[in-house]
Amino acid sequence: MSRIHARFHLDYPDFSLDVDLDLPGRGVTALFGHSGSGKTTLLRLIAGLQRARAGHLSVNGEVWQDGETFVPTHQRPLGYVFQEASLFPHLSARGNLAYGMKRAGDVMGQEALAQAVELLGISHLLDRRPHQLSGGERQRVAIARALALHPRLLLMDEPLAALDLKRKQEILPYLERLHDQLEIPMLYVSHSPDEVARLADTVVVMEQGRVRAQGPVNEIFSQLDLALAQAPEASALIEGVVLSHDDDYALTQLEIPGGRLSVARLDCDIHERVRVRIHARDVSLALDEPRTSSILNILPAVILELREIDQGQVLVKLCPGANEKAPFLARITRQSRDRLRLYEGQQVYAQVKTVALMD
Ligand SMILES: Nc1ncnc2c1ncn2[C@@H]1O[C@H](COP(=O)(O)OP(=O)(O)OP(=O)(O)O)[C@@H](O)[C@H]1O
Repeated sequence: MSRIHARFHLDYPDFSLDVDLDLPGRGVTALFGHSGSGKTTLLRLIAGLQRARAGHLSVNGEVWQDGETFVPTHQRPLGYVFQEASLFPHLSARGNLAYGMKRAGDVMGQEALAQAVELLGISHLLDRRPHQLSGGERQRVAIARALALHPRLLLMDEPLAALDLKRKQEILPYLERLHDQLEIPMLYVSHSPDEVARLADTVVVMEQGRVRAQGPVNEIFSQLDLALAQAPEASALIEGVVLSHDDDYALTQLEIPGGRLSVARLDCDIHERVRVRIHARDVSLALDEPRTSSILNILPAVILELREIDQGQVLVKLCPGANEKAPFLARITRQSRDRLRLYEGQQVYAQVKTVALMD
């Protein structure tokens, strides 16, 4: 089976890293955690840029490190994309792509290069020098350069961190395309719950050099004791199936585990699978079924868990129709919790103000 197994122990004077990870060999795994939790160190260990005293690394059946073996970085078939695109300023985008391939001695790369250029939408930028590109465009060239080497693993260390919001929004659709079309696994370091929600299949939460939690993105997002659920932009990711369209009201009905949701008319076929995102701040709770609300989505749900977080706020984990497969979150005030006397196991009505489509 295709897996990535990474076990490392490393000691710095003021920091130690100790991880034992078994990750899917396909799709995007996000490494999420506070600054200094060890995400970059882990990526560098996987790239072979750092050597752990004790370690084992195998990527889809190939051993890159164990007791006897240590494949040096330049012989590992991987692509590495950093926060800032490190392009040569005197070469055009085309020259930068060609230089990377020449260095890797890649003779079969023309096809991979053409594919990477297509995937990142940079064919019209190839004759420009780095200073004639925006930050987001430079980063797209850097990603294409990594892909043109035909890697078997793509490592990305906060590739959007140096970009402003507008540039981030520009480049995210390209990363989503990579997610959909790349056959190789991608490890993606990020601080941003939004990026993780849009790109990741699996999430590893790092804390002080250890793995605090690991699992499918929707499970990790709804774990109330983790930073992702407690962040202001906390949300749940739910898989739905298109049930019907109502052209009169320009609405589409989705079936989700335990309930139904109405969303603005989607251009999708009946039975098509879609992923939606519900922000915790967009969900409010009522004890009786609200009959006079303008909110379209009112779901009977059961409270699974309540947790007080800071600033007088309480997170509530709910499952629609008592189906625990698709939990979502509500963020309410402590005062509301006390006024409604909410408790675990209680039946409530969740009013969902906004449902965003993910793909
Ligand atoms: N070469 C080194 N020598 C000593 N300590 C180091 C070295 N590299 C990193 N560290 C320490 O290891 C810890 C983890 O650093 P790392 O860069 O992996 O964190 P991170 O989670 O990627 O942080 P950020 O999100 O800020 O990039 C930090 O405390 C850092 O100071």
